[in-house]
Amino acid sequence: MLKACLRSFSSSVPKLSAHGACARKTVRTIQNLYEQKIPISVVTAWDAITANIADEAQIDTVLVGDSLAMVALGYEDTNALELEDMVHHVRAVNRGNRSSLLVADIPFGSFEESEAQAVRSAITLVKKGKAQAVKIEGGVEMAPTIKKIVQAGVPVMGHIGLAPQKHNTLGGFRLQGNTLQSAVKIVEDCKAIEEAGVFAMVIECVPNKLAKLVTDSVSVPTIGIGAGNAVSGQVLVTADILGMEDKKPAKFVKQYMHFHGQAKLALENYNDEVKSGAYPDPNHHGYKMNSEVLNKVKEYLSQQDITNSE
Ligand SMILES: Nc1nc(=O)c2c([nH]1)NC[C@@H]1CN(c3ccc(C(=O)N[C@@H](CCC(=O)O)C(=O)O)cc3)CN21
Ligand SMILES: CC(C)C(=O)C(=O)O
Ligand SMILES: [Mg+2]
Repeated sequence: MLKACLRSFSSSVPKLSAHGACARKTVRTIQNLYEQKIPISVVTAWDAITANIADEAQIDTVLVGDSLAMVALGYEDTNALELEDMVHHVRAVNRGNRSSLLVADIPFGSFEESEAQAVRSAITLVKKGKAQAVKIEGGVEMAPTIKKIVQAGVPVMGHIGLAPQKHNTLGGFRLQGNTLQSAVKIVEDCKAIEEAGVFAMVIECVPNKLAKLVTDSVSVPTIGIGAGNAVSGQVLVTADILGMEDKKPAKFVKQYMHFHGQAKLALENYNDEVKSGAYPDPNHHGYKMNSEVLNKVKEYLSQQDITNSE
């Protein structure tokens, strides 16, 4: 951990706290990276084991994304996820990661009714989940809500372009901003949420040049996913980076490994060895018993009536 802290000290990010551990990154760290024009790395994680890998890899921000509904929980979209589900997962991520800024998606249905509902949900994610910030999908229409959450003391990351929670309205998970009208709307959305006080914004599935236009016209970091590299940072779902799903990924996904295929081979191998008795082999038998104790146990049992005959 210490070594990891020092290794990236040149980027002036991780600091050592009084007890020697890496201090957790904050929204200020993200602001500093942006000012220094250092690209910001964000991954989505939903559990302690994945969050810990992100920690050791020195990822700047871990987003507990509602994509967990589609990938980890097997739903068709992100809309079934409840606020309590999100709290549960943020807590797990928190336990597995000590260094990244932790941001939680506000689930569909827990913020749209009123500003009060949205503030309450954001505060729940901070209070019960220990999230440091929340992410909320929406543009102009969400700006007053975002303002309220920020005023309540919860930093907000915006989310513009493809808003997966609105896939029923959009007609699928599709590229956004490729017409005059929708491109202008996206720029207006970005300006509105910037004005409302977001500390950063995700820009999803828009043409590279539109993402650049937005990035050049706002003064907070833009975190792209399917938005090219003229943005301030990138976000991907860790399961996509690792190739955990056995399906064709979205165009913007780079699979840095093919976990699914390798994991399948490993389990097939295990299955075969259990069936054949090859596992456990002598190297994995483990626990030996003291022969004197064993003999005493046998002797004891032979003297007892161990049938259930009361
Ligand atoms: N595993 C996973 N990764 C994600 O990035 C992700 C999720 N799940 N779930 C929530 C949202 C949904 N997202 C998605 C889902 C599908 C496409 C997709 O299939 N896009 C098409 C583009 C189609 C077009 O050209 O309009 C593609 O082929 O890339 C994109 C983003 C991004 N998020
Ligand atoms: C893909 C990212 C931006 C997200 O919102 C999620 O993982 O839910
Ligand atoms: Mg999401």
